[in-house]
Amino acid sequence: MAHTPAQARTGDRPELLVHADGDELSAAVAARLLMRIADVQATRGAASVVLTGGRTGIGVLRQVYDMCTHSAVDWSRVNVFWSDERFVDRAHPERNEQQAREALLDHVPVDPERIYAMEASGGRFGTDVEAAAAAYRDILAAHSQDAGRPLFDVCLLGVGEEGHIGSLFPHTHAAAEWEAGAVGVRDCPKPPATRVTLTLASICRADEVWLITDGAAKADAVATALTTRDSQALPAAGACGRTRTLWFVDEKAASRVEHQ
Ligand SMILES: O=C(O)[C@H](O)[C@@H](O)[C@H](O)[C@H](O)COP(=O)(O)O
Repeated sequence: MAHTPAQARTGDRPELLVHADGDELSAAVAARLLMRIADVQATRGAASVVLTGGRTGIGVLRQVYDMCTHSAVDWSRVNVFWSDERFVDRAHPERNEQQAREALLDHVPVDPERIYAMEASGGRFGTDVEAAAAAYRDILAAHSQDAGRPLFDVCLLGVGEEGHIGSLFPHTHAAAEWEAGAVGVRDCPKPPATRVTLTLASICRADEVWLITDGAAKADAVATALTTRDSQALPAAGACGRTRTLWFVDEKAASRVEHQ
């Protein structure tokens, strides 16, 4: 079962948005993200966004940067979180925070106090990834508002060929965690092996979850995620926003979805 909501959520019905190719896809996601942030800011003041790692997630951030000059987004009122982090040194090029900074965050006037990066290896917890995950749980708890409000406004997620999201891989403890909002991962099949990740418990507290992927290699994961609720076998299937779950894919990634 994907999760146990107290009541039916509209986000339990994923919507599929198919674009011609990866470039069109990331441009569409970037434009929509800028609009969504501006809309949230207009009604609630600040917006909270979860960034993700990988080619697709960072590609979207580059597009956001290219497009943001004329947007209504007030960067000083954007709270930035991460779906997961590679537990490497802070300046390591593989670190998701580092890549997001290079692609976008270093070039827009984000309030440094609102950048909620996951701890790096060699930082205040040394190599203790569990302590780093616990520190992120504290950040999430401090950011939590009343139960009626979502934890995040938009949660971006890339998708792996076997259906992983963040650092939640099929048939792992992390993917089965529905209590703690963030956990450490030590044996991640995608290098680097040690990571910190949000769990489905916190991802599903987003108002909108946006899964973004392209290419034929992702076609099976996309088709299966849209037809199963088994988040242990396919973690992406468990990622549902409270209000919306949007799958942004290109034609190749959508090629095995029936009744598009
Ligand atoms: O840090 C990471 O590696 C990610 O957060 C991971 O979950 C990524 O989003 C997917 O593996 C998709 O990656 P691609 O977009 O490169 O396929």
